[in-house]
Amino acid sequence: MTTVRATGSPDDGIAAEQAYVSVLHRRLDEVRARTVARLDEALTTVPHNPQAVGEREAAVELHTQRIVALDAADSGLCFGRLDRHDVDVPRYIGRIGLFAEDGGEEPLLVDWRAPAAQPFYTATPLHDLGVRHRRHIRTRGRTVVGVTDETLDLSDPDLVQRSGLAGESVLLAALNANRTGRMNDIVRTIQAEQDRIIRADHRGVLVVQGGPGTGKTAVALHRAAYLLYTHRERLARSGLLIVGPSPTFLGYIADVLPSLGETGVVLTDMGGLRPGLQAHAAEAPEVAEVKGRLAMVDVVATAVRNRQAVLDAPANLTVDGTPLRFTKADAARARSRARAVSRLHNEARPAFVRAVIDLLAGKYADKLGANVLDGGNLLGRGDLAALRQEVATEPAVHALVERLWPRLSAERLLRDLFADPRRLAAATRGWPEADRELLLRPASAPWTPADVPLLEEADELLGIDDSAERAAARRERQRRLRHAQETLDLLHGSRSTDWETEEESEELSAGDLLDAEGLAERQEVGDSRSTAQRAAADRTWTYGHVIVDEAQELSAMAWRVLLRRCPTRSMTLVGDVAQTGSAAGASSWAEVLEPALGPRDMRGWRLEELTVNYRTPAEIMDVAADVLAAGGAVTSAARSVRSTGEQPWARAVAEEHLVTAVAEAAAELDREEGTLGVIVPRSRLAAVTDAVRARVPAASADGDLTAGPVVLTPEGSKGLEFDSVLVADPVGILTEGVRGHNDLYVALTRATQRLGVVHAGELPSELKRLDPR
Ligand SMILES: Nc1ncnc2c1ncn2[C@@H]1O[C@H](COP(=O)(O)OP(=O)(O)OP(=O)(O)O)[C@@H](O)[C@H]1O
Repeated sequence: MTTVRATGSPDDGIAAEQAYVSVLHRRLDEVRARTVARLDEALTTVPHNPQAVGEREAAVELHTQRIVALDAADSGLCFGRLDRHDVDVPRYIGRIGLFAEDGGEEPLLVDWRAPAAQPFYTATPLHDLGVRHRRHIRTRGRTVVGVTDETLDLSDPDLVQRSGLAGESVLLAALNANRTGRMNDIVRTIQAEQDRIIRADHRGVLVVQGGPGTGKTAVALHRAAYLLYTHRERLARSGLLIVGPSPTFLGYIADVLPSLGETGVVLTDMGGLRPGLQAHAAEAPEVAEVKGRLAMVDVVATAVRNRQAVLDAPANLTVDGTPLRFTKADAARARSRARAVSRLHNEARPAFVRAVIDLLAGKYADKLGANVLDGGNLLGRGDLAALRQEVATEPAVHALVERLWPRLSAERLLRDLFADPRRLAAATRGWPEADRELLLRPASAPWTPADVPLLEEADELLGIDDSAERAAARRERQRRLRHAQETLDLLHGSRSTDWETEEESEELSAGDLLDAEGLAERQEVGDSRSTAQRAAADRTWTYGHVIVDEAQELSAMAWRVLLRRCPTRSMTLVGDVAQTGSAAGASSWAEVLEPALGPRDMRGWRLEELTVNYRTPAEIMDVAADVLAAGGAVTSAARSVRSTGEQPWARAVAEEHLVTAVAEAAAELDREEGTLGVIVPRSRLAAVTDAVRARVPAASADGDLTAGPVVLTPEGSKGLEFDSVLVADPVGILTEGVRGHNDLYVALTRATQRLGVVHAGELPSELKRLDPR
């Protein structure tokens, strides 16, 4: 319980703080001007060798990032001040750290992520952490427009018991503000329970469970910024990955990290995780569920093995007019030789090709030798090599290899598997027919998010036959070595051997310092892409930390991929098992995490909870809690931090008028301030979208939440929020979803201000609190 009182005249505070904030901005300008000058210098340096090119790129990247962070800090640079018991100098808290030119002991401004800033978020009268007084400073541009004071001194007679929220009035002002369709940072008003999670140890898997609106997404993003600040060097090398539920969600959160001065993270949803692929097609939830089962590991493995075929009947080939017979036993022998070499399919293919060529060349030699010498074979080594060459270039041999051990991409493997009932049956022996049928689809079907873990799994088993690339790289290296040697020879040749002076004889030439190897290495062009760019383009990249939002939705197969991407298990998973919509998702954290990570708290994973709902007003949360309970949830809904006095309502209409009535209600709500989300069962998405767009032309067509009202399914609305929410056909949502009550719960809790429901027929009893309209 925090104890708060307003102190002093706010105007005194504003004037005093304005003077200090102006000093901070002047300092920010100086630091920025210096960094810009350094960037200019780096850009105008002409690098004379490849190593210098790399150094220049690194300097340019460093200064650019610093300038981006300084620019981002300009707005709301300083937002807090702490006065401490035994120190006279106040401590100012802001978006970045700033030191005076002469580098005084106390920084001019402490970065909110630094340990010294933590009491701003966590000090209470009972645990004041040395703080006697906390001030929240509000600015517009560079102007201080308000201050809010809290005293934490228990002996102060003016103390008033309040809500337990730090900076309550500042927090409530932020929560009541209209939304823009883009998430904001919460750096000024992080609450103590959130701060604890943001700063938690980076090691191990941290699961953050919290009801709707408890700030899980906000906390996850601020944790990313905190980790990048605290472990900058390590994460600059290894990268940080954030996985969210949908591209719309990624657009919604895209501004938060840049506003905190951090840009070097990879943000993706499961559909975008595989480099070069956008797998965003929709599919039935029951199909996604089957694809998400761990049993698919065996299916993919069997599918790969089944492509290492044997023959049904001997193959007859002709090499340069000589008929050769490749028997079933030959095929089996070649296959076992290749399987003995490596477990990865494509990497073992050259061994298979060698085995086939050996067998055929042997047969070819026998025939030719026999033809020449009536039984005895006197072909020499050179002849045999020539025969192997002939066999190797024979198109019929290539066709045979392609049939028996094809070079496979993950995409080809899965396309062929899902489009061919026989292949599918062979890879899913023992499966119920109904499950198998769910996987069947045409080869031309577009990729879906649930395909991504399967493609990744396939890649793990297929590997890459990069023998051609490696041979090319070897040749290129030889060429560079030769070139380097020629360069050194030239340098040596041009050096006079008749030393004029002693000094001259002691001058070192390039040839003395470098050998050809070293020079060749220096000529290799460095990779100038940032860590995030390199990580996003590399499916084998392992990240220093992985953050997953709406983690409850992930299937067992998706977990497998993400854990592979983070072998150190430094992960933050945020979600709410009461909001799980997908059949493949989690109904308890232990259920999903134990198989992969072992038991909770036994070095496997640890759980933290968030308990306060900052988004949804109490009036709406009461309705949502009934829906949650009716769905049989074991968790309770989070406590709302505020109420609006506005009662959520329900409008009953005839079924044939439902779509038009929804469009009409959307138009009404659109006249209110702020954003509007219309949430509908999947089966009504197209019809309602058309009707709303006809009635409200500004309605967004592409999920851009800043453009105007959007129409979404409950699944598509995950993680988002709107000032007004209109739910259409709640019974449709309840019955269509695999976990219908969870879907309706998600839909209702997207509202920050007001909620309306339009329905045909009886209103379900769990919505009885809604005011009829
Ligand atoms: N400490 C805070 N100060 C200001 N705003 C906050 C704070 N915590 C959360 N919020 C705001 O509350 C809203 C809900 O936060 P967020 O989306 O992170 O919740 P969530 O737990 O991820 O919700 P859901 O599970 O429903 O998607 C956001 O607008 C966020 O900015």
